[in-house]
Amino acid sequence: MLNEALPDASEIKALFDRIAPVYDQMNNWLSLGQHRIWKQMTVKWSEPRPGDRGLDVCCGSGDLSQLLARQVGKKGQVIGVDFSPQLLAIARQRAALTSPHLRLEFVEGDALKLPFENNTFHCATMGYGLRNVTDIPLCLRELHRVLSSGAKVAILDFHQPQGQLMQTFQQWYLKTIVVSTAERLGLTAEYAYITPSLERFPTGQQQVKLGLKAGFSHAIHYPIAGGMMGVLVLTK
Ligand SMILES: C/C(=C\Cc1cc(O)c2ccccc2c1O)CCC[C@H](C)CCC[C@H](C)CCCC(C)C
Ligand SMILES: C[S@@+](CC[C@H](N)C(=O)[O-])C[C@H]1O[C@@H](n2cnc3c(N)ncnc32)[C@H](O)[C@@H]1O
Repeated sequence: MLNEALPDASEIKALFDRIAPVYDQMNNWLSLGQHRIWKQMTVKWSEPRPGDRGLDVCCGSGDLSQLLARQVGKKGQVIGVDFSPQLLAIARQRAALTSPHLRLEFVEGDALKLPFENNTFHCATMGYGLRNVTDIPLCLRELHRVLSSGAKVAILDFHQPQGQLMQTFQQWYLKTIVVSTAERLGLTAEYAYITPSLERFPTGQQQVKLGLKAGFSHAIHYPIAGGMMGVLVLTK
């Protein structure tokens, strides 16, 4: 059972292994397909160029990895890293079907100890991962370490909207639509975890400060979807 206060890494890994079979479908249904748009915006903000080496951290089923791979093209290369074997298996299956012509690979690894040399990547993305790691400052330092000078990482995640009305809508949607849908799949606790994880997630401006503290030279945060989502863009 998830520890309501602060699930540890093994609990988070187990959670995503459990939801892996329904993860993509649930995201499509529950966001009415909008998550694809949020992810396309995220990739654009990472400023990938043809031939780049790209990294997608906490890649899950590989949505962002695939989008990034299409941007760096056949001369580029993208690596997706995640610690959920079940989601990585889905990422590999999907990539083999939809992007066999692209240099896209998936490795099992920890975002808090990335298995890559310093200054390796020209661009990076991270989608709905920062809120799920157990040490946000360490994760940002790792991202800084593996990026080359001038490279950007775009980090997409849930956010608590500023406005009371949007906050009330988001809380209602998560409780009434998301969790009740998950309930039918026997995944109530897994999806109910989103709300407490959101409540303790730093605000966009707090994330900017954390990014600068991690050593990035520039940091900017873009609220999207009425403030229910947001993208932090950090430049090394
Ligand atoms: C792709 C999305 C969420 C990924 C995701 C992140 C997590 O941390 C999880 C933790 C536990 C279980 C599942 C996840 C998870 O799937 C975003 C879209 C899917 C969301 C579940 C739907 C959230 C919708 C917004 C709150 C409101 C959308 C309004 C609608 C467009 C009218
Ligand atoms: C909500 S999913 C996001 C997946 C994908 N980026 C997307 O946008 O759909 C969060 C992912 O982060 C991974 N994750 C969480 N903590 C991690 C860590 N410390 N190291 C590697 N992966 C981690 C989980 O296994 C899961 O696949």
